[in-house]
Amino acid sequence: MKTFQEFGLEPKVLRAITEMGFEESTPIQEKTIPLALEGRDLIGQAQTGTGKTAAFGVPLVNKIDVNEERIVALIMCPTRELAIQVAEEIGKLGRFKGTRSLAIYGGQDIVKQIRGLKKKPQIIIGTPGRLLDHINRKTIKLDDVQTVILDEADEMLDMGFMDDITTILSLVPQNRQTMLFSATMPPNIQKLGNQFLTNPEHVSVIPKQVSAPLIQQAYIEVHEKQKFDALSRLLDMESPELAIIFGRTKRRVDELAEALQKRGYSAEGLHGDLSQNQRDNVMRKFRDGSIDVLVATDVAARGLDVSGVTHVVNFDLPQDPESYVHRIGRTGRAGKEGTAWTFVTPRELDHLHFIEKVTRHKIPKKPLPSLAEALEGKQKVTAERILEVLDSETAGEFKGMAIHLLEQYDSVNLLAAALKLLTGEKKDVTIELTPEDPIRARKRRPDVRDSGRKVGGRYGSGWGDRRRSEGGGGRSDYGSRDRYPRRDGDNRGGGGGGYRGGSAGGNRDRDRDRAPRSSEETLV
Ligand SMILES: Nc1ncnc2c1ncn2[C@@H]1O[C@H](COP(=O)(O)OP(=O)(O)OP(=O)(O)O)[C@@H](O)[C@H]1O
Ligand SMILES: [Mg+2]
Repeated sequence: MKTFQEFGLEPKVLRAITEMGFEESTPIQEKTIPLALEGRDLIGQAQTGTGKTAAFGVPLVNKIDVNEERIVALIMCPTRELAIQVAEEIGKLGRFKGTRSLAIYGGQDIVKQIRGLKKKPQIIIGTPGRLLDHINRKTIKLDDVQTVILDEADEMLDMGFMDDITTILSLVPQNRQTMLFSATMPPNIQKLGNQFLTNPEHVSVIPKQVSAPLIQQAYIEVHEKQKFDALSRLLDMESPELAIIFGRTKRRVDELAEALQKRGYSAEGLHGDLSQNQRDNVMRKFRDGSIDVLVATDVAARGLDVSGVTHVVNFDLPQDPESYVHRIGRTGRAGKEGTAWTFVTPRELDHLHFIEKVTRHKIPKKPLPSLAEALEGKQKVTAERILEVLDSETAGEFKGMAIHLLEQYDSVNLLAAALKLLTGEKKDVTIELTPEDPIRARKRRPDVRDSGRKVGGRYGSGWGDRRRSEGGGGRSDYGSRDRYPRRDGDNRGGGGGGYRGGSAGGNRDRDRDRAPRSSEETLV
């Protein structure tokens, strides 16, 4: 791999990269940075956790003129959490050079954002809904934008942001540089590419399988009613450093987070109906390790980079193969290993096989861990905790009592009692989750938008072809409108953050949570 020195970057940008701990470029960075520096339009595809953010961030920050007082670059992201995270990385990259960047997303106080805009940022990182609100209020002007980046471009389409993106891009000068990035490039992305990019270079560093190679994947066949016990056993058996559990609906996430708390796990939920303050708090706690289980809808499936996530659990099978790839990609990032389990009910096995085919990866079946395995896992953690104290030699003041006890009792019995006490017993609470309908492979209707179009080849390693030929479960069963009901007007201005008045709250970018698959399913 190339070092960053070889790209001819400015010393201040290089220094920032070094401070971030990056030594060599990743494959996607090696391929896209030189092209992006040349000003080429790009479609970049690489596995989750392989540094796509810096792949566009480095050349972008390098080319910004710090004396510029206008917005010259725009990065669009599908969710608020991702916009915040990308803004942070751009901020780090531009730290020594002194570039100014600002995150603009729904749910945050718009007045605060306007104050930020007065500081004349050169780079805006935003979610489409709130960006449009600012454009309408004339607090953001795009006339001078020279670079546009769509991170997770396919997801923004899937969420029904096409119209918003079209509107936004119609306000950006034509002779700009445009780049799209994602780990997945489903067929409909071509539409975006054709419409918004000029003679783009397709850069794909996806080898045989689309999911990241460092993730140990497995599925466990369970009945809906066994899922919660299966989850607790897995958590006990493996004691993840940090884990993300994906549920299908907001209701599911709420119930699951509460159930885990009742059983004594340190868990919280994340979904689009929480206020932005709540969302920020949950993410902060997860990032700093004050909670170790994040239960989330697909709002957390894309792009989020939290170091130390060792496990991902698909408590409910995802609807799309893309969602599977992105969800499990929250672990196994930046060269680290990770584990991903997927719960599959017997009726969902077909859909699992569909996901396997599209992602070109056979997911091995694992048995449900036994109670004994779960207990053993927990005991191991307790033992490790004891040994850590032993190593740190901080238990001096307990020695007197230890000697005293050892004079009277058997050492094995004593230690076993201490282990039992420290391991703790599962709180005895009955958990009843509202059952979710199984996800099943569906017949795809012929998709007029896709017909006659060439996909595959250099375009995403045949992923698109595959999907189409499988004839099941693809996303065009539903117009994006049906699946992700747009809530224009609904909730606008809500979501906390102190924004008052006007019709421009922009809560559309909260809608990442899965839309109902059946009329009975509640999404509230
Ligand atoms: N050259 C590098 N060397 C070491 N670490 C890197 C390098 N580039 C990026 N990283 C780190 O790798 C992690 C993943 O990067 P990033 O979030 O950009 O991945 P991604 O490809 O966008 O993944 P996703 O598809 O999930 O969005 C981050 O923590 C980032 O700091
Ligand atoms: Mg990313």
